[in-house]
Formats: sequence, structure tokens, C-alpha cells
Amino acid sequence: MTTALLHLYRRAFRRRPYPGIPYNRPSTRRLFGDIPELTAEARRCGDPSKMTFVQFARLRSPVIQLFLAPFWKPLIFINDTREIEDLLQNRTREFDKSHSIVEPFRPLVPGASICKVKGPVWKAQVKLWTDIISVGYLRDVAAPIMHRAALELVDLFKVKAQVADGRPFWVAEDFKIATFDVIWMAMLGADLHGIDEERQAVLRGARTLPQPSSKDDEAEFETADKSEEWHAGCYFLSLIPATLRSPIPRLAHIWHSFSPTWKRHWAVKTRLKRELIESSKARFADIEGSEDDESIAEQRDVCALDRALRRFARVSPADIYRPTTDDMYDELFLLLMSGHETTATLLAWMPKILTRHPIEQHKLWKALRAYFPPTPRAPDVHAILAADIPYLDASIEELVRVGNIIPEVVREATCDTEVLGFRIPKGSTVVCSTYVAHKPFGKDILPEDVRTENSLANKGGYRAFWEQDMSEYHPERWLRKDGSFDAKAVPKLAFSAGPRACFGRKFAQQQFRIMVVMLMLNFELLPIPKNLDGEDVFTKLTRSPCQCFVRLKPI
Ligand code: HEM
Repeated sequence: MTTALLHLYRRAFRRRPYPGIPYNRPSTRRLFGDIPELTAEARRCGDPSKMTFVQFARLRSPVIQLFLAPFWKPLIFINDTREIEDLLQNRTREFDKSHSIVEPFRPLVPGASICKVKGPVWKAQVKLWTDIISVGYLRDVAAPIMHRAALELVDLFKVKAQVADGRPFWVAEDFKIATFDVIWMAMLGADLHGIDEERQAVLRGARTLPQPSSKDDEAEFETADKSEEWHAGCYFLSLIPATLRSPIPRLAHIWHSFSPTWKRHWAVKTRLKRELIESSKARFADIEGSEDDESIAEQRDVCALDRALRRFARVSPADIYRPTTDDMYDELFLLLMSGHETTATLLAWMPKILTRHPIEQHKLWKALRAYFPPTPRAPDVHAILAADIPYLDASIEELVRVGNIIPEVVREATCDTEVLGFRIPKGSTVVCSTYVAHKPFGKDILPEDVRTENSLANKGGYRAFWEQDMSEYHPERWLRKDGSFDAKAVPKLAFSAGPRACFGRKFAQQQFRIMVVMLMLNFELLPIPKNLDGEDVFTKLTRSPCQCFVRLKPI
């Protein structure tokens, strides 16, 4: 007993650093390691995603180790964009997705690709899903759904702007509802009408709900009751950060799974699986077995589930990946969870950033107005996707970069290796910053010869990289002197890179583009009172603004 206690005491208060990687000495003798300094810094700068930056500066190294929860091994943090890009993109034999990131997903979607380590089965599974979420699917199935949601959102905001009568109002929740409507319909084929219900609720409340006397106070609206699909989706999504923080994620999940809330939502998930699959099959019942059923069927697809069921029916015993219906539903549920809050958070950054940058906002509006004819008021979705507007492309890239909604991606070293001359032991967890704004250390700290070949080759590959104001919103950095858009002006890590990067990148980019165009053509974002436009940020799953208000003037 005494020996066990002594062992625990040693593990808690004599934490062992990895050799050769800089760290804070006092942290090895504290139960909570670096956590006190990190939380103090997060509070000071108001942005938890930036709390490690001072540690890099203090330790004068682009690779450091930090001690977090008690009994955890130290985590290795890297903040050199060129090297991280190479690590994610090319060094996939040495680094795979970290178990710590996958664990919270496993009990929820055990059959999904995220729960597999790299290998032939994972590759075949991803290939199958890439065929399902194809360019054709994005254009013919997803784009019209996104466009309709954007139109509904414009209608909702017009009603809210009228009721608010110049007062600012909160929009983060509306973006969440809109992206949930989109992803649910695009993946599973059921229309939740979330935004439309919200609009009706606002109209209902407008007759009875008094507005604050000051035009600088937040407007009040009635909100709609949410669907059980919404509650189940949000509940399971909320479990991810909760279990990520737990030292024993599996136990945390088991604990949650005994709760009546889990049981209630799990029952909804299971029932919907049966119902949605039946609805999908019913859509194609009349053409089953017909000669050219594939081409007829493709025209009828309303969601990814339709396409998945057909692909899966063709899987043969010779295929390396032979999914069950449960696996298929798990993958769709993963896409649903990954694609909901992420896109909503990026949308929340859009008005926040553009309100603070009225000049850039006006330039964007002018570029859109010059391209799209004044009628019809809402451009057709395919016109939006095909539009060649350099300032729009530049604004989108810059919003994604500055929004930086997933500030870190995590990898696990699958063998003993090195990064920037530091030894990285097999099994260690490596946290890579995706924030493309770190000024690299000078040659005295980081000589070029410790870089990998790819990292060396990347030098100078980006035209506008390391301009002075990388922490600022500045779309012009993505434009060449002749005004054309330069997609390679700055490195892009927001969706990560390499084979384990974001699977829904194109889906998210398409939705964001449609929403930005529709909202900017219909509204001017007016300045917000200072007390509703704070700089603070919170990070649960995504890096989100604490305050997300708009003051809209319909155009
Ligand atoms: C603005 C929106 C989004 C951003 C910034 C974003 C970013 C990311 C990032 C940084 C990762 C981690 C990749 C890594 O570990 O290297 C990721 C993973 C993932 N994302 Fe996204 N994402 C977004 C939207 C979406 C959407 C809309 C979907 C689905 C339709 C989606 C599906 C996924 C999936 C399935 C993974 C896990 C991939 C794997 O581990 O194999 N994401 N995303």
C-alpha cells in the first residue's frame, strides 16, 4: 500500500520530461504541471488558443513540452508553420492521428473512419466515402440545400433586423441552426426546418415581447422549440470535449452512458437510423433492379445516405472494406457531428471580423455587387460557385485563416523520430499549431539545417508569408499586384493537411462561400456597441468568439 502511494506521489510530483525538449522545470514538481500558468495566460489574453505562445517565447524554442493533467505524459507542442505543414502532409509514416483525439469518438461512432488507424482498410473506407461525398454530390445535392438554407437565413435576419429596429442581436445560435439544417438534410435527407421555425417564433414574439428602451441594448426575440434531432446531435457533440479533457475517456463515456439523458438521445439516434434508411430505400423502390438504375438514381439522390446505401449494396466479399449498415450510419453521424459546429463557428467569425473592418467589408460588397447583376436579388447557387471574384476568394481565405477555428491538430509519433533537431520518442503526443501567424524564430535559435527537405523547399514558396501584420485581417495579402487571387500567397492549415486532414473541407468551403455571398449582398454590418463586441474567445471543440452580435442594415 505504502509503495503504491509512494509510486503515485512520485508520478504526480516528479514528472519525467522527454530528454532534450525545453520545458519549465517547476512544472515537473507540481500536480497540475503547467496548467496554472496556462490558465492565467488564457485569462490575461482572453484567448485560450493562444495560451501556449508565451511558453514558446519564454523557452526560446519552436518545440517545447508541457505538463498538463496529473499523471499524463508531457505533450510536445510545435509552432513552426513550415515544419508542421511538412509533418502533416508528408511525414505520415512517422505520425498518425493521436489515440487521445480518437477515443472520445469511439463509443459514439465505432464504425467510422476516424476510429481506424492508417492502413489498407482505413484507406478503402476513406476512398468509398470520397466517392459518396464527391464533386458531383457537392454540386448537385449539397449546393441547392446550402443555397436554400442561406435564403432562409437571409429571411430570418431581415425579420430580426426589422423587429430589433437598429438594436444589435445575437447570431451565433442562428448559424448553428442553419448549419444543422444543412448537414442533416445533406447527409440524411430529412428537412428539419430549423431556421424557418425560428423566423416564425420571432414573428410571434414580436407582438408581445417588449424591446429594451436603448438602441444600444441587445434585442429580445422569442425562440422556437428545437427538434429531438437537434437535442440528440448537440448532446453527443458536447460529449466530445467533455471526454477529451478526461484522463480516462472510455470510463467517462461509460459513466455518461448510464445517464437517462444519454439513453434518451441514444434511443432517438437508433430510431432515426431505422426510419431514415427506410425512407431512403422507399425513394428508390420503383427503380430497383432496372437496367440503368444508377444514372436514374443519381438524379434522384437527395442526400449522402441515398448514395451510401447504393454503394454499400455493391460491396463484394473480395473488397477489403465490407461495411455494415451500422458502419455506414456511424460515418454519416461522424460527418454530422464534425460538420455542424465547425462551419457554424466559422460563420460566427465572419460578421465579427467584417464589422470591425468596415473598409474591407465595403470592398467585398462592392466586388460582389459589380459581379452579380442587381436582379435577381439572390444569385443562383451555381453562379455563386462559379463566380470569379478575386476579392471574394481573398476574403474567404483570410476569414478562415484569422478565424482559426481549430487552432491545434494532434498526432502521435509511431516511431522514434526528430522534429527540428529535437528527438521525438515513439508514442509521444505532438500538438501542432494551425495558426498561420507565428513569426518564426531567427537563425540563432532555429538554423535552417535542422529543417526537413520539404520544409527547406517550402521557404519562399509563399509570396506573402510573414508580412508584418499576420495577426491582422487583411484580404489583400491573397491578391497579386494585378489584382488576381493567389491561392498560394500564405500557407493554409485551417483544415489541416495530408491524408488525415479534414474530410469535409470542400463541403465546408462551399457552404461558407454561399453564405458569405448571400449575407453580404443583403446586409450591411453596422458598428456594434463596445460592450457587445469583446475580443474574448472560448474553446470547447472550436475556437469561438464569446460575443457574436450583429447590427444589420438590410440593403
Ligand atoms: C470551417 C469548417 C471546418 C474546419 C475549419 C475543419 C477543420 C478540421 C480539422 C483541422 C480537422 C483535423 C484534421 C487533422 O487531425 O489533421 C478536421 C477533421 C475532420 N473534419 Fe473538419 N473542418 C470543418 C468542417 C467540416 C465539415 C463540414 C465536415 C463534414 C461534412 C468535416 C468533417 C471532418 C472529419 C470527418 C474529420 C476527421 C478526419 C479524420 O480524422 O480522418 N469537417 N476538420
